[in-house]
Amino acid sequence: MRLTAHALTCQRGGRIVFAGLDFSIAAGEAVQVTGPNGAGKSSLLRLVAGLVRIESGRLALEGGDPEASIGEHCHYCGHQDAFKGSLTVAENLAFWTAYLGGGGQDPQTAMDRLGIGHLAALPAGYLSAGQRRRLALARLLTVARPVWLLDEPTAALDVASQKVLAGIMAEHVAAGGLLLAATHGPLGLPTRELAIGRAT
Ligand SMILES: Nc1ncnc2c1ncn2[C@@H]1O[C@H](COP(=O)(O)OP(=O)(O)OP(=O)(O)O)[C@@H](O)[C@H]1O
Repeated sequence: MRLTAHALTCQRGGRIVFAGLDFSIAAGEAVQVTGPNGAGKSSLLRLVAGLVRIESGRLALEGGDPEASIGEHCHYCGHQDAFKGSLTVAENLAFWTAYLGGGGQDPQTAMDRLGIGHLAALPAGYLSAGQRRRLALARLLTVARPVWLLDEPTAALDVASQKVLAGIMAEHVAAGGLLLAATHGPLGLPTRELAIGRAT
């Protein structure tokens, strides 16, 4: 599988955020999108996920399911966690796992891996910022998708959880997955850098 962008241009709010962006990510590769605030890192991930329109240029995914969109091959973990505060941690994960098609690990195994297994019965509204982030990341394990788009995935995570996440990302890449992560800091695994844009 390979994700290729050719002369990709992104416009938001009537302004060009980045233009003429070329890159290629192969199966088993981890790419770190870097750039100053406002450079368009989040916009790029949202664009690949199909949540922002491509202004011009081309994005292609070779080797995927021809019946599915590129976005349907992707896990997109952005800044906002769409959880219902009154539902428990387990219920929120069950909802997203079913909604996104499942096919991955058992939810309890995923919660245990991310260190939130003991919080399964707690309403998600009571979670700390780091615990919410870990719940958001649990769907990476419960739903099998080849392309992971992670926006500042280590935000709010303590050092131990950052290491757990690094292990999860490394396993995904070792299994032939693709990873595109926007971050200002190290991810804890070998990555190639894709530096974009200028602050706007
Ligand atoms: N919905 C929107 N409407 C208009 N402009 C937007 C919208 N979303 C983002 N932008 C603008 O697009 C530009 C790129 O934003 P983006 O969030 O992609 O940057 P970033 O590189 O991820 O920044 P940061 O490092 O601060 O997270 C910014 O100038 C931002 O103001």
